[in-house]
Amino acid sequence: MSNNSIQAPPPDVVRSAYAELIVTDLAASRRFYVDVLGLVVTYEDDDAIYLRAFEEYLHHCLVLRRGPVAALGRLAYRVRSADEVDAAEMFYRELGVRTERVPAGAERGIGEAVRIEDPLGFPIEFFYAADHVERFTQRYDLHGAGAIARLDHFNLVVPSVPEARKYYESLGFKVSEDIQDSDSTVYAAWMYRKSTVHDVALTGGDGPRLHHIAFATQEAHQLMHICDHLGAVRQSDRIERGPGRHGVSNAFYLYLRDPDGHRIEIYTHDYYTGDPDNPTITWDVHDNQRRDWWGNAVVPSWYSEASPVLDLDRRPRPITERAEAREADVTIGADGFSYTRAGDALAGGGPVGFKLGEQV
Ligand SMILES: O=S(=O)(O)c1ccc(O)c(O)c1
Ligand SMILES: [Fe+2]
Repeated sequence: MSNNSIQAPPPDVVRSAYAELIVTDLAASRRFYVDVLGLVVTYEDDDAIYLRAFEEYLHHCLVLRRGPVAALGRLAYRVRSADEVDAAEMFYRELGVRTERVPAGAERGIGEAVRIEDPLGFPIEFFYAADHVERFTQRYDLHGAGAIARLDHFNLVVPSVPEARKYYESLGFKVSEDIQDSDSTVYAAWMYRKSTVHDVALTGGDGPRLHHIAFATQEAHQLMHICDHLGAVRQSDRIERGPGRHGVSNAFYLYLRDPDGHRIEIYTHDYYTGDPDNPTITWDVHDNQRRDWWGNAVVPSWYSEASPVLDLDRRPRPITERAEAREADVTIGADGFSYTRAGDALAGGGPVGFKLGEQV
């Protein structure tokens, strides 16, 4: 018997476009995102601040909204046309997840949109129309030494990376890199729609939680300036991990924690992934150069801490524990635990194994 139920096509996602973070102290957040990171204020009032980076011309890439509990309010993907907003509504109604159509202006600066609680438990919006504002790409008179160019990606903590990968592949995302072990347990994956390493990254852990929001800069020295600026205002403790060079993505990176503990990554450009046969890179979870190319340890908080996410009624989502092995355990806590090279004195001259971090 033919199956007459034709699966509606997925929306044509262009890129990760904006995030809404709920913050408990708007003034403290403004001091971090505007005074230190230098993001441009498109609009602000007593309840929210709308921010954009220097290469962006849409109304905002980040909304900071005052609220009682620090959490992720929403992640938004831009789709290729107004028709794709309709496609999103059809696709998710057919999928049977909670779907809401909102009018233009439901979010300041954003046109008509569809909001969902996606199959992974995240609050997601698909939009096309948005207000255009001045693009400051070459307003070097306004750029600080730590100028941020644009929003680059979202990193999501999910209990099962393969399940989340399958869902994002159903939206047409492709995998650029992932981290596995010899039993094929998948610890993380990076997936893209725009021609860079990722728009969304999936980190295996208790979820749904937001691991981080990442912004791109043009140059590594801009990350260094942000570190120096934090030192100058005696807030160097906002630096959680890095600066360093990623193995995965090859980007130069810096992780910061904002006044509410939300994790923000600042990340230089990675590499082009736009050809249809772009090969996937798979890293061994025991390769200590996978997350930091020079093998610097990954601090335990980077593996364990993340922001809760809200549902469409602004209630915190319940967390599901990861059932599979956890990367922090498998690499015996922080990194620095690596393969020895065959014949290494550390390996007693024997075959490739991996040394324990406490061994010199
Ligand atoms: O730490 S990893 O090299 O795996 C990494 C690569 C790219 C990212 O955006 C990230 O957050 C983390
Ligand atoms: Fe990242």
